[in-house]
Amino acid sequence: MVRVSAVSRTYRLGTAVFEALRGVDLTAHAGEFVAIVGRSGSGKSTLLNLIAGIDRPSAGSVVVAGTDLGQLSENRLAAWRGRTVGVVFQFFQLLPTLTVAENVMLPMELSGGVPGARRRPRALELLDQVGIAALADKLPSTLSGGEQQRAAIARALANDPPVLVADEPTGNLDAATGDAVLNLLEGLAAAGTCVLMVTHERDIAERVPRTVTLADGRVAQDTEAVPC
Ligand SMILES: Nc1ncnc2c1ncn2[C@@H]1O[C@H](COP(=O)(O)OP(=O)(O)OP(=O)(O)O)[C@@H](O)[C@H]1O
Repeated sequence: MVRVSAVSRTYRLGTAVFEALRGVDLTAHAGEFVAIVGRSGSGKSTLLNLIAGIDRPSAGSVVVAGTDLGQLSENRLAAWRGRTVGVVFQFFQLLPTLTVAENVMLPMELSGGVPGARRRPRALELLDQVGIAALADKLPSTLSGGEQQRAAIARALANDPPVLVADEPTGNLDAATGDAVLNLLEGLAAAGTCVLMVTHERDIAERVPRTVTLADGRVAQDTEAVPC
């Protein structure tokens, strides 16, 4: 479902060149739940952004759900992203002036992938799936952090993406709420979604079946790697 091959990402700051990722290989399948861990600055978010098509590599290839992202123009990449990858952030990033249900409907409208009459029913189904259907018509600011993250996960699932990437989704939540969000992500993987999650929380990473550790822009350890 996700194949990252020999990927590097270089940032140029004036004359200085900084390599955030250096020759990363990573494959993840449908139904797999992968935690990406490593010290601050090791390249975790950079890698996730490349898989989500938010950013492009300086070298190497990223193939997601059979599409080589390097072959897509900016416009096609944006359209592809909306349909194929759900993204969850640490600080939820819900639009404050839209209700929870409207936030979940927005990606359906942008992609055009869900007919108009189906959007609200689908949003309500997704909100039910994440346990907050009763909050559908509230504004995000009236929800707790855990409820906002559930809403953000429902929004990420709006177009039924085969891949979900989550950057520190529990980083802004207390332990019990973080646990509940992790349960949700586990359930999605069990239902066939390929879930890739960046986390710096050891107890969260320990619950995930596979852990990929980045160090200085390289894969230092992959608990699934087959020994030679
Ligand atoms: N737009 C950018 N311009 C220049 N350098 C950048 C840019 N984005 C990231 N970097 C650098 O690339 C390196 C990797 O950043 P990245 O955000 O991927 O790390 P991370 O492992 O997710 O860190 P953290 O755990 O602190 O979020 C860091 O040294 C960062 O400063």
